[in-house]
Amino acid sequence: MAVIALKCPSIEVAVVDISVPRITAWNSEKLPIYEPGLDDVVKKCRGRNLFFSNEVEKNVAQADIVFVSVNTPTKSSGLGAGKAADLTYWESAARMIADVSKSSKIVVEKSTVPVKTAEAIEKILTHNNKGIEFQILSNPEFLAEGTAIADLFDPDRVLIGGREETPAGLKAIKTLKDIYAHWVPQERIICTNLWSAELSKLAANAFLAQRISSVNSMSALCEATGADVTQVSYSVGKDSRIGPKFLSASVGFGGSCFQKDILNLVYICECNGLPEVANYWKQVIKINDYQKSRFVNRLVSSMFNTVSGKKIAILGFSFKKDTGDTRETPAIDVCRGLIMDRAQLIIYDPQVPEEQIMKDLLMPKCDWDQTGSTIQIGEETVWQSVKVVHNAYEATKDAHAICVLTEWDEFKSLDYKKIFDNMPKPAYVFDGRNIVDVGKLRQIGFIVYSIGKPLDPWLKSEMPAVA
Ligand SMILES: NC(=O)C1=CN([C@@H]2O[C@H](COP(=O)(O)OP(=O)(O)OC[C@H]3O[C@@H](n4cnc5c(N)ncnc54)[C@H](O)[C@@H]3O)[C@@H](O)[C@H]2O)C=CC1
Ligand SMILES: O=C(O)[C@H]1O[C@H](OP(=O)(O)OP(=O)(O)OC[C@H]2O[C@@H](n3ccc(=O)[nH]c3=O)[C@H](O)[C@@H]2O)[C@H](O)[C@@H](O)[C@@H]1O
Repeated sequence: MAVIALKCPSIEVAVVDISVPRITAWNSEKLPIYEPGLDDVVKKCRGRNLFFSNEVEKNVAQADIVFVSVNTPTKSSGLGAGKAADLTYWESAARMIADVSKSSKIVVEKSTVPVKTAEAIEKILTHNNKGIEFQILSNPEFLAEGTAIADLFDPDRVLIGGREETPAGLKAIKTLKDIYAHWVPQERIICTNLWSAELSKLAANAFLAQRISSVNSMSALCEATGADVTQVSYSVGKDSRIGPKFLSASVGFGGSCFQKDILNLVYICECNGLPEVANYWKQVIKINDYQKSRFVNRLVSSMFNTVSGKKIAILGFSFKKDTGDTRETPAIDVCRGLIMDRAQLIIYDPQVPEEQIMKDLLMPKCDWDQTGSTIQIGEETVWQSVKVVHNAYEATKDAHAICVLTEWDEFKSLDYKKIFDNMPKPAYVFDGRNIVDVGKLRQIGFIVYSIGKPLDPWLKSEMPAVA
């Protein structure tokens, strides 16, 4: 919305939220999220044509277009628990729009929603008996965190789905298209029917996550055979039909959307009587869970099968670099796995505050959660096992091993010789993001494990090829 305000000075954008602390932060000097470039955009427009407010109903009543971007998490109980999207927030937003509107509006689905949600929303909005006309559009968002501003300034495509079969539907599509046309070339604005737009978003996230699970599955085979996953991804990605992006092996994908959206897709397939299709996509998540537990097993087995009482430095907690977001970060499962094995963790992340890290590690796992760490860990154990510090040197001092769990640039250029000198021997590095210089670290004296890379001779003798 800030980018729309920046690119379309003639449009007034009011961002409304029921959360008072969030809106207060959006109106303050310190925005509630860390996102490179966002501060600049907000500061340029705030108070001009971009406003943040808790007066949800008043602003909705006055708007011509309402973008609904509320959260759509996975249902945690009841029918479809653990898979279906929880549309409670969406439904209550739609009811509120129906209640407060006095003029016709375009309602835009910005949140990621199950295919056919627009049909339900239409029913809620059109049963208002007020003679007001609502047009529903699906305009899914494809930005990635950490690169959100660049993605929005120069999107691969903008997708708008609407009722192409009616003149009013076509008019609404054109209205939204004209907004994006302020800065997005026409040929990159794709217009489709509602269901194609809704499903394309789920499909795009599923395809992206599938690439990561594919390369991660190869990383296990690389370790077993002596192939190097970086060389394999490079060679595979050189095929122009496959392409080079999104082929970096890792400790697993995280973020608030990939898992939730695939689970949602799986549920939709099951509801449509397509169990084979559902099982196909489920596998993407299973490999992701396998990759996280494989990493923990590698670590424990290479340290003589026990990390009990050993200090492990965790470098990085966010789900990717350049964001402070920890939703579904693989670090949660890896840390919980290590705590289960009674390790002492010293965690450092450049953007994630201590309260957030502790909140994530203390959060009880839901029964339906498929990850390896479903066993509940007592709160006291977490408090006793975790310390959060403010820099990488403090985290690694006296640590038996270092785990790199987020690919923050600063972890590439640390003084690893200094770090090595401050660690008991043998000193280990477990790189879950393939960012350290393995050769250089081995020369210093570290035993290094890097996902999908030929194994350190020490590791080969200490553990089976595939843990
Ligand atoms: N985070 C991301 O990078 C992307 C998110 N999405 C989708 O966007 C949607 C939102 O995601 P996030 O922003 O990450 O979620 P979020 O949970 O950070 O934000 C949702 C906001 O909606 C507010 N809210 C809930 N009900 C409301 C209501 N009735 N009226 C007013 N405000 C209400 C909440 O207070 C919260 O601030 C999800 O469907 C997600 O899948 C899509 C693409 C990228
Ligand atoms: O719907 C959404 O929320 C968004 O989800 C992802 O964006 P995001 O989760 O912010 O970040 P990504 O860059 O996709 O990374 C997701 C996870 O995959 C991991 N990843 C990514 C790429 C790769 O090659 N390997 C890999 O392990 C990242 O480290 C991270 O944990 C999609 O990339 C966006 O297009 C989409 O809009």
